Amino acid sequence: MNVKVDPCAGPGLWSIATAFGSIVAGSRVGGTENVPLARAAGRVTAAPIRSRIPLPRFDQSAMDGYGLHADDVAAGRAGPFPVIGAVRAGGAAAPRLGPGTAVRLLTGAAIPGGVAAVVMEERVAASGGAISLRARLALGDNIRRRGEDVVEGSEIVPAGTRLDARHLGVLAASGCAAVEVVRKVRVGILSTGDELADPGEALALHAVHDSNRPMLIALLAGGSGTVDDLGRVTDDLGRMAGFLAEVHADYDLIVTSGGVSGSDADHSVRAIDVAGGTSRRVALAVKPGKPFAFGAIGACRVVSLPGNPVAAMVGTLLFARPLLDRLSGLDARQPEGLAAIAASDVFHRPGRTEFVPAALVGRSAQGLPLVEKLGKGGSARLAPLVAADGLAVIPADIGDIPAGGPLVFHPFTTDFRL
Ligand SMILES: Nc1nc2c(c(=O)[nH]1)N[C@H]1C(S)=C(S)[C@@H](COP(=O)(O)OP(=O)(O)OC[C@H]3O[C@@H](n4cnc5c(N)ncnc54)[C@H](O)[C@@H]3O)O[C@H]1N2
Ligand code: MOO
Repeated sequence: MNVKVDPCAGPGLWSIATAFGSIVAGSRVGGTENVPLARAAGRVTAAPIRSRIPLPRFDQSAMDGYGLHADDVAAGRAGPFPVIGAVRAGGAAAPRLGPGTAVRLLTGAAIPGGVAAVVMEERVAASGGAISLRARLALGDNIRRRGEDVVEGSEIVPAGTRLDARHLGVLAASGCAAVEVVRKVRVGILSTGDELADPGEALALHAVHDSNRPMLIALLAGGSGTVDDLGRVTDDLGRMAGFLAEVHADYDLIVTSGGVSGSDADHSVRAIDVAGGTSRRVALAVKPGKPFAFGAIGACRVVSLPGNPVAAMVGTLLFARPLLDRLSGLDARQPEGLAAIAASDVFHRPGRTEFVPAALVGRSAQGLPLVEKLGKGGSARLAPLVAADGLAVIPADIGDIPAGGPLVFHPFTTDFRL
């Protein structure tokens, strides 16, 4: 039988792993800045952050209740215990407690000397200014110990961490008002092509809207980079080279789309050479997203993506964004994806690893996510992405996947931060 293979595949294609290793290489950009905690979300820590104080800072009550003396708790006495004082969160600590008495403590109150456990108020009977226990109490019950969460001087956030709400919480708790973060990576996005017009502009006969620029700007925007819209250049080698020569010094990374596949109208790669840099054109075993180039002009890295919109998106998710992460000081890794099951037959010609928009439609009998391919595939069909929950992956070396067959699924949210 004649097995149909991918017509765009052939010898010399780079696997994703090989490409990732070469493209996503280099060290973080130089320079750090000190930013107030309120503006630190999304930024990447430049150095480990330690807490100067223990958390909690002092022994404190975990409940609204009553503190009892160690002797009474150890002996299992039930009372009645006269209540000799009260402490609330932030209030001055009561005097040392003696055996046979109790102290009223609210949640967060400092534990007075002598108190060895706190009984919840629901577990006591109160009468005439005294309480009696209605349940057993053990030493240490309902007391948060000094330093049990964070030991004084210990590392609370490692270097190279993208700060999110979790980190901001512990940093604030430890009194950290500002953090030293890697400076923002300066990214520029450029489209190429005579046929392009911006949305809202009049379309000449056979012109198309530039959909890549807004999409790539959104994909690369985020806490750890500033993204500039560099507009469009026409298919003119001299113009493109001149533009890159003029702007590259203001950027750490320029991402272009279009003009990379090497026809007589494709200048994206040669323009980098003419602008004084170097670039390497490679054919990736990726569908969509085969033509690709990467290089640099001076200290500015340049990634040249294919023009087809889905190919540009896949190239950004797989390589350009991990490179931005790397330049930001993050540990950029290829997402592993989830083991999943095809909900219906998926047609695939061996040769390139294919990424298709797919929706989560349930769980298989084994409890794995069931995913349904959306649309007909192809590198110029954007609409199926809207209803998709992620990208399903069909490896380069296999053919069709029948319904019920295994595949890997990358959720947009977790694997691609969309
Ligand atoms: N003979 C061959 N032709 C093509 C091959 C091949 O191997 N041999 N590869 C195909 C593949 S795969 C891709 S992907 C594209 C990549 O081409 P280029 O990177 O050179 O991109 P262009 O030719 O400039 O454009 C391709 C396509 O995308 C549209 N485009 C470009 N920029 C934008 C934009 N900013 N927004 C929206 N659409 C854009 C453009 O109009 C074209 O339709 O080459 C195949 N051809
Ligand atoms: O790589 Mo192309 O992206 O198959 O269209």
